Amino acid sequence: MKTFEELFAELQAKAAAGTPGSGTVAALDKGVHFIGKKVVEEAAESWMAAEHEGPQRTAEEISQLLYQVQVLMLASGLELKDVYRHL
Ligand SMILES: N=c1c2ncn([C@@H]3O[C@H](COP(=O)(O)OP(=O)(O)OP(=O)(O)O)[C@@H](O)[C@H]3O)c2ncn1[C@@H]1O[C@H](COP(=O)(O)O)[C@@H](O)[C@H]1O
Repeated sequence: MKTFEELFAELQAKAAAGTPGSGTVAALDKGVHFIGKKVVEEAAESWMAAEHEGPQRTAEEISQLLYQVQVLMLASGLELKDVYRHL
């Protein structure tokens, strides 16, 4: 298990290092358009899980949504504090 902040730090490090075999690095190479579609896909799957599949499946889909949102942040040159400022 890891926190939102711990996951972001892990993804930042992998992006900076260009870690071979990292799905995050591969997604960043594909760019904002590809990553944006993944965000929308996971958002829709979270919604469908909440309506039809129960809390456990909803939690799984939301975890994937949070991951994709973090990848979009990296692709946009954003850090956590840039987003937290608006909360
Ligand atoms: N938390 C996640 C995470 N959540 C979702 N995903 C990816 O997001 C995609 C969407 O998940 P789906 O199950 O919907 O995928 P799918 O539709 O079956 O398959 P795709 O065709 O979309 O790949 C998949 O490619 C998952 O691998 C994640 N990929 C990585 N992480 C974590 O990110 C960290 C870095 O991962 P790497 O960069 O791959 O090393 C690690 O700690 C991982 O646990």
